[in-house]
Amino acid sequence: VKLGKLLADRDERLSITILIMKLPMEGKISSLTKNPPHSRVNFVKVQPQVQHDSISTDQWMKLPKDFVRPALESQKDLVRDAVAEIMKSSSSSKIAAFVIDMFCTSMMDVANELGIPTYVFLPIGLAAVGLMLHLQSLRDDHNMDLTEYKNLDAEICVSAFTKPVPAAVWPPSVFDKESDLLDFIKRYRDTQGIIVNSFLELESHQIMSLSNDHKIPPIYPLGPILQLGGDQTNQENQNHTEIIGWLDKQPHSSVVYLCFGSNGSVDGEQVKEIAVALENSGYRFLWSLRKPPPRESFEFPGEYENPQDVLPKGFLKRTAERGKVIGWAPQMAVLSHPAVGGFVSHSGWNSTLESLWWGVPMAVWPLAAEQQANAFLLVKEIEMAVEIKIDYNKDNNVIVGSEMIETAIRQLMEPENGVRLKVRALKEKSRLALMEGGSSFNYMKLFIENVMDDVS
Ligand SMILES: O=c1ccn([C@@H]2O[C@H](COP(=O)(O)OP(=O)(O)O[C@H]3O[C@H](CO)[C@@H](O)[C@H](O)[C@H]3O)[C@@H](O)[C@H]2O)c(=O)[nH]1
Repeated sequence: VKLGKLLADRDERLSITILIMKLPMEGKISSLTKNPPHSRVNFVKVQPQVQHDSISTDQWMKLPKDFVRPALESQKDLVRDAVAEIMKSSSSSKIAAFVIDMFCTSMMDVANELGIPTYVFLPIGLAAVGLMLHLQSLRDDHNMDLTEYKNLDAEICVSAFTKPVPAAVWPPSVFDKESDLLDFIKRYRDTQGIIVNSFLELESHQIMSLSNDHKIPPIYPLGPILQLGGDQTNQENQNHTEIIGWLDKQPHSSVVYLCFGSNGSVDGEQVKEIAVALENSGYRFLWSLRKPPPRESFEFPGEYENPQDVLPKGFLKRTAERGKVIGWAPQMAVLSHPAVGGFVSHSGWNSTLESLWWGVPMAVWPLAAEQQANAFLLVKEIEMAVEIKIDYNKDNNVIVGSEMIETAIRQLMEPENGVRLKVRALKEKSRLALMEGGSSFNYMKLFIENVMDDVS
C-alpha cells in the first residue's frame, strides 16, 4: 500500500489498484481498504461468487506445507475477471503493469494472457534475494540437491555477497523438499523487473552485482519503504501511551529494546536465559515478550495474560525500577524515542530498515525465513550489527545461553562502538535516498519511465 502511495504521489498519470484475494484461511483486512492513503490508490476485493467457509486455525494445521501455490492458482480466474472488469470500465486508460507479491507468481500467467508486463515486489533485502536466486540456480541449472546441505558445515560463493555464505544461514525452507519457495523464486527471472525494499547506500554491492547479472531482470531498490502503522485498537492506543510515557522517564540512549517481529517468539527456557542476561547486564530494558503459538501451527504469537508465569521468579519485582515487559510494541514510536540506545532484533527486514531509519544499532538473533541471511549481511558483510547468534534456527531446539546474550547486549549498548557510528551515518543516508535526487528517488524515476515505455 505504501509503495502504491509512493507511485501515485510521484506521477499523476498513475493510478494504483490493489487486488485483495479471499484466501481460504481466516484473515483480517486492514481498515486502509476503507480509507485509502491517496485518491489514486484504490482497492478491489476479488470475491468468489459462492462464498466458502474460512478455514479455521485447527484446519490450518492440517494443510500440506505447499498449500500456498494451489490456493493462489485457484484464484487466477477470479483475478482475470476482476482485471477484465477494470479494463472495461476505464476505456480511456490502460493497465500499465502488474506488480505481484512475492508469492503471487501464478498471476504472471494472467498478465501474460492479457499482454501486460509483470514486476515483482519483494519486501526483503537484496542480499537475501541474491542468495535465493543463486540457490535456485544451483538446484535447477546444476541439479544440486540442496537438502543434502542441511546441517553441513559448508560455504558457497554467491555474487550478492563478498564473503562465502555458510549453509547455516540459508533460508531454512531451501532444505525442505516440500517447500515451494524456490519455485516462486524461479519465476522472478521471467518478470520485467524486481522491486526491492532496499536502497543503494545500504546494499550497494548487492545492487551492483545483481544488476550486472544478465540472467536477472532489472533491479529497482525503492526503499526504505516503512510501515504505515496498522489498525490500532483502543487497548493498543492505551498501551502505546503508557510505553512512551515510561520511555520519557528514562535517560538518553539508556534502554535496550527487544522485539522479534510480528511472527517471532521464543519459549520457556529461552525466555529465562534472556531474563537472566538482562538482569545481569544492569541495563534498562523494554522487552516485547510474546506468547508462542502451538508448535507447527501457522498462528501468530499471542499476548501473555501474566508474563510472570514464564519469567524467573521475582524477575519483574527485581527489575521494576529499570525494566518494562510488554506485549505488542508500538515499534516505530519506540525506535524513534531518544531513550532507546539499542535493539535486540530477529533481523526481519522491516525491523532492520526501521532501526536504520532511526539510527538505533541492532544485536541480531534471527529465528526463521530469510532472517539468518539478513543477519549474515548485517554482521559479517557490512558490519552494521552486533551478533547474538546469526545461525540460530528456531527448529533446532538450541538454547542461547544468558552469557552470550549479555555479552552482546553490553557490546551493543557501548556509547561509541563501531556499529553505532556506522548506523548513525546510515540514518542520514536512508532519508536522503528518498529525497529528490536520492538513489531510491532516481530508481523510482527509472521504474516509472520503463513502465510507461511499455504502455506507449
Ligand atoms: O511488537 C511488535 C512487533 C512488530 N511490529 C512491526 O511489525 C513489523 C515486523 O516486520 P519485520 O521486522 O520484517 O518482521 P516479521 O514480522 O517477522 O516479517 C516477515 O516479513 C519480513 C518481510 O516483510 C521478513 O523480512 C521477515 O523475515 C518475516 O518474518 C515492523 O514494521 C515492526 O515495526 C510492531 O510494531 N510491534
